[in-house]
Amino acid sequence: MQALDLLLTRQSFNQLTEPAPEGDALQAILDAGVRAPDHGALTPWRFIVFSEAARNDLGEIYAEAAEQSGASDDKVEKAKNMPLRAPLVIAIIADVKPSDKIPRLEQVISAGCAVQAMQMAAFAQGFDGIWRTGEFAYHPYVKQQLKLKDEDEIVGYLYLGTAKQQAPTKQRPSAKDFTQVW
Ligand SMILES: Cc1cc2nc3c(=O)[nH]c(=O)nc-3n(C[C@H](O)[C@H](O)[C@H](O)COP(=O)(O)O)c2cc1C
Repeated sequence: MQALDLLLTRQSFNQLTEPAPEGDALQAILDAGVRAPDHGALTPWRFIVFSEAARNDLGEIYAEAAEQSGASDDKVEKAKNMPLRAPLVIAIIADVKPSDKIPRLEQVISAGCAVQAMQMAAFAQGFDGIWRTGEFAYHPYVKQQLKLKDEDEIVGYLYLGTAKQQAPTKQRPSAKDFTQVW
């Protein structure tokens, strides 16, 4: 796929099944993540790969977090199953580094760019996926279990796999509507 075609056709899809990227394909996705723009070369990111049974561990963490928040049994069960919505989930963490020069915001943006790059790398290799956050990206118990420092953020959970059916092509707004030529 040509680079510009990738940029102009990338879209998310949430109906995902096997196969997930693995081996070299997964490595290329992770390598694309660490090519994100990075002011000061701080590498302000950390990736946790949850595939196959490991997704259940993430589901347990979500369920425990939901319980701590006083969620109903139904919601706890739903939380437990969330990571099973794709065969592969990658948590992308902004691993914020101490710096006098590079603000925390820029480091979180870099980690966000890593998510985008990883989704692009998956899409370029014929996989589909969706960047999700939701309450379990912000829940203190989840952050503790994934060993975040106080200043870190879970910027996303990238759900990856193969589209269950052909994803419909989305209509996009015109860039003209958002652009002013000064
Ligand atoms: C930071 C961030 C968090 C998101 N969280 C969710 C989410 O929790 N659930 C969801 O369905 N979409 C979420 N989205 C949106 C999807 O990733 C996706 O961008 C959206 O469905 C539009 O599809 P598109 O990427 O094809 O434009 C999030 C996007 C971003 C950038």
